Amino acid sequence: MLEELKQKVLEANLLLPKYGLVKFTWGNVSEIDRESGLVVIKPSGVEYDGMKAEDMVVVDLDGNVVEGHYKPSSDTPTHLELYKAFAEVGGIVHTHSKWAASFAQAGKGVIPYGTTQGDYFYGEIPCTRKMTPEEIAGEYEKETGTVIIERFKGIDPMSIPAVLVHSHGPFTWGKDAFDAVHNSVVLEEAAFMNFHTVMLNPGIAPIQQELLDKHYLRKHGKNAYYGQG
Ligand SMILES: O=C(CO)[C@@H](O)[C@H](O)COP(=O)(O)O
Repeated sequence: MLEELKQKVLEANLLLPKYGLVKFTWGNVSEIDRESGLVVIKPSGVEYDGMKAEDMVVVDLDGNVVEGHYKPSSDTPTHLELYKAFAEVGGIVHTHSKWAASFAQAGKGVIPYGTTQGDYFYGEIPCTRKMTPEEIAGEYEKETGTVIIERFKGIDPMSIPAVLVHSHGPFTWGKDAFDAVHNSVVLEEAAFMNFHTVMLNPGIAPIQQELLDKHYLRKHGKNAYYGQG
């Protein structure tokens, strides 16, 4: 079981450079096996070129390395906080993809102006608050998870499977690693299109609720609840 999951997580990680979401060793993808509570994640600082399934690192939800000859991604504590808080999430991605990271650096959420975003995200993709100096000085990566979870109070994480961490970059998630990568690609496209939409029409209003409902319902077979963050 773990060998298959390592292969799957390797393939999902290799999609990040394929879709232009990362440079060098930036970014990371993980997936959880909910039965065992074990998480398979990309090794830290390892080039995507030449990365192998046996290079993936297996950790438990306390962050203990169970298998692996490399250190787990430096963002592992963030992934683990999200797996513990969001029970339906099966896979998580972190990148520094340029358009989504620009919104994160600007402290801006990605407002839905069109159906491309509406198909995948039921509303604005939120940006977290800035982290406090104490959070930064403390268990930084764990606290990054904390501010994401705080931002999603009242929001169903599976209806908006993405977040922009202020001054840092995007995290996305989904039912598994491939679904999370798919959402990372759509987030980057949405950020690019939203920037240019506002440039073309500065006063534009967000997508009509009826159109958002129609597109989200058509793709997901159910409407999502988008509460107040
Ligand atoms: O957020 C960051 C760095 O700011 C990470 O995405 C790193 O770029 C990748 O770290 P590893 O997964 O290689 O430890």
